[in-house]
Amino acid sequence: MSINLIQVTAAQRAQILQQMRSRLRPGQQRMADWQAGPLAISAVPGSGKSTGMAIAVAILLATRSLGSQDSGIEIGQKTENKEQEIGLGQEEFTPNSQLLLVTFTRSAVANLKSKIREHLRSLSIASQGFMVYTLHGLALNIATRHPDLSGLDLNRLTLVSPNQSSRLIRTCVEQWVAAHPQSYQRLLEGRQFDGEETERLRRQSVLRTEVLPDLAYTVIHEAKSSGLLPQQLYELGKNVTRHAILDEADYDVLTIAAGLYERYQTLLRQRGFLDYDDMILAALRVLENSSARQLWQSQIYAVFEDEAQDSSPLQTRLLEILATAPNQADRLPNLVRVGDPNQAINSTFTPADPAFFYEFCERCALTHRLAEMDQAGRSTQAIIDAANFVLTWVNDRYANLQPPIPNPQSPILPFRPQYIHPVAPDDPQEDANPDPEGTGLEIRFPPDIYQTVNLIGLRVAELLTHYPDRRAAVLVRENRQGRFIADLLQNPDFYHLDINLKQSGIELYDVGQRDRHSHVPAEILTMLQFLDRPHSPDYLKAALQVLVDRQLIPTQDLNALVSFPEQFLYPGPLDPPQPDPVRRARRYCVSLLKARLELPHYQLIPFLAMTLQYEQSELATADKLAERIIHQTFGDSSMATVLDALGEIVRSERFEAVEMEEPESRLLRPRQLTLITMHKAKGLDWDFVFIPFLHEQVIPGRLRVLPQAQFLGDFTLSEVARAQIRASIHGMYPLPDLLSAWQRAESLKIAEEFRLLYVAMTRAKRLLWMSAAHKAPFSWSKPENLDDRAPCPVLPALVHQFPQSMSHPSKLN
Ligand SMILES: Nc1ncnc2c1ncn2[C@@H]1O[C@H](COP(=O)(O)OP(=O)(O)OP(=O)(O)O)[C@@H](O)[C@H]1O
Repeated sequence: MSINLIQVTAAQRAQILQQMRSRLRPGQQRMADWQAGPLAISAVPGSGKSTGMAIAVAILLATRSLGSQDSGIEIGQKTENKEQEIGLGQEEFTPNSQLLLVTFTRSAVANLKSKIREHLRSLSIASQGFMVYTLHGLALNIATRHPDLSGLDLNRLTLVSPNQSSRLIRTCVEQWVAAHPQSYQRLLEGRQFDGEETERLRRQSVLRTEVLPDLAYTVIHEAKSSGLLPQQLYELGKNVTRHAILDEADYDVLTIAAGLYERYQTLLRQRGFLDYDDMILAALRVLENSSARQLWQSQIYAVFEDEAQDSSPLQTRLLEILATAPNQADRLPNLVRVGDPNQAINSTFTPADPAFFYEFCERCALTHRLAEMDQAGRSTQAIIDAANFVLTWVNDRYANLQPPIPNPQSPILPFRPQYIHPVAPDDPQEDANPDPEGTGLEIRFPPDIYQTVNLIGLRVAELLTHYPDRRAAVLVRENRQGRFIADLLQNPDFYHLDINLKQSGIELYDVGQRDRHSHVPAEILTMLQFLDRPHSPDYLKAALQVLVDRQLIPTQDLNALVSFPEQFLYPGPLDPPQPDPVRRARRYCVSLLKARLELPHYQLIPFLAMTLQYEQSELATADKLAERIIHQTFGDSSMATVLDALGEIVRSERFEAVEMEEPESRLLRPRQLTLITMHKAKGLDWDFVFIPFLHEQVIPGRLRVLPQAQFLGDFTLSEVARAQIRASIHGMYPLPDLLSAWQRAESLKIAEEFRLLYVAMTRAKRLLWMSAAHKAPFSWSKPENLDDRAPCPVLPALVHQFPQSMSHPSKLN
């Protein structure tokens, strides 16, 4: 593809480059001035990480391709460190070597690429000399270019990403149970077991369908992405301290976990599967070979990583190797890592522990190779003050709650003490640190969650009517809250709201609703598996779970129902009468089974879609799925073939919902109220941000042990194993005993919930509205069951610090 470059003279180019550099904020300039060696950039929200990286990379590429004299930029003019002493000088880079940029998501890759290209075009420089990848994309590229070394041949292997309920994990659990009867028996007996048969069956169901799949899933991911093999996990198990009091309930969690992991690896090999962690491992295998390693290292002269707080140890190792010059293993890598440890919000469900980036920052700080990007132009001062206050308050309050951590390098605070500052008055960002709307921070304590939605509706209507070009969003902790808000706002008369957004010309966009469509194939598969084998406790339970999740039957202990499927589905006259929730569940199941006998196969999917009460676009997705299945099973539409075809679709995730993923702009439309989870909102911003339902029970909340699993003890095996593995990575030997590990897991969860709140708060530009209702539900699957709920403890502290946040602004006109 030929690109028309604007013709500019050398002098003009030098001037543009100088202008570009002068537009950068101090931390961003450090990135642009980088020459060699490691550099950590710890940035605050909205400080311009991606923007800065794109400009810095363009400057760097221009300087490299033109030579520093022609570019008019004196390389490294303001750096405090002495790159030449420890790293490579420019002259040592091979002419074809590239700058490798790595970021977290595919959309971030596309954004970064297009921004860099745009800057290079303005300099009349060809778009070359750099490549942008996601970490997995990069690993795949390396591994598939050397199939002989990586053992990865995509013609033979299928890439899978199994979750807790996938067949692979289930099979691995079943095999482990069969091979380890004694360990399994010990788990089964747990605490207080009198050998009663019904209780034994119930515990079996919980262990086989919940506890062990959860343990397998967590540990496999955690261990693999930390570079641990099953054998090493067995060894770690020997280093765990035993708890002084627990006695019989002190299970050898890591040993059980290692057994599961070992089975899983064997199953993968036997079936020709590989998972995402294997891709990174395969790339590392390639780089163990010295000629392959040198080939890659000579092609890459530096690595820039964005969102570095989200990387796992293995991913970091991959980047470090690539960033090292060939045959120069003793030199420090040319690695620039940009991230915000305070926005690490994946560490409790992925192996990304912010401690690793935090430690990288601290190491770099020792040699003056840490730069802070602490100026941000996004928010008004009142919002910056509130976010900074939360950071300090949480660090003060929770510092002492952390269990002792012997390794001084491990972070002991939920937040890195780094404050957001407004940008300088001459900052080039348009409308930087805008004026607040009203006081900029509004905190409310409505009587209940219905009143909360009413208040949000009124304020949104007022604001978006007055400022039709501005943007607003409600950030929720979970999708069910979004569904609740959408339901009320879409039916204002029914719920007696004082506002009708539609009539005010404001559109509602519930992001969670769109995401739910990707569950359609998996839900249909679950229901069909049940129809195929209704007496399988696993299939029955999975189907019941779908019905509970979709709120079609009451929440109840499903393990009790599935222990005796026949008795549950077709109770005899001598069986004890079923309580109402059980009866309702049974009626649903029996009517589904009846339909199975009466309907031809090809009508089952649309029928199930109706039964699950899918809404319009979910129905369209189900129809598309049914068509695909008919097409794929043409000539043999037996139930077994249908299940195979559907299983393949679900496993490979090769089925998009009818509505394609939309660009970011869809979430940011003016005159629209976007309902989105706090997690999904990361990286985005809106003028007016509403964060309701901030209750202590959720933020910070507690790690929960589900009632059905409490027979094992007051902890979950998966969290204990995760904490012990992490402790090993941080060199904390002997590894913490079961209860200390559980406590560490709890600390991780508390810290992460507060960081999530911080991410949510820092999405707001002009108004941040937060609330906790006096009455709220325990579970959002039953929002109508209201109880007294305490607010998130930081809310009263915020009110105390910023009393004006409680005042009601005068009406807009
Ligand atoms: N040097 C700069 N000059 C002008 N505008 C800038 C500059 N740096 C950043 N910005 C602007 O600041 C805003 C935030 O930038 P960006 O999205 O890159 O921040 P971020 O650090 O990635 O945010 P977050 O941490 O919240 O994900 C953008 O609107 C961007 O255009």
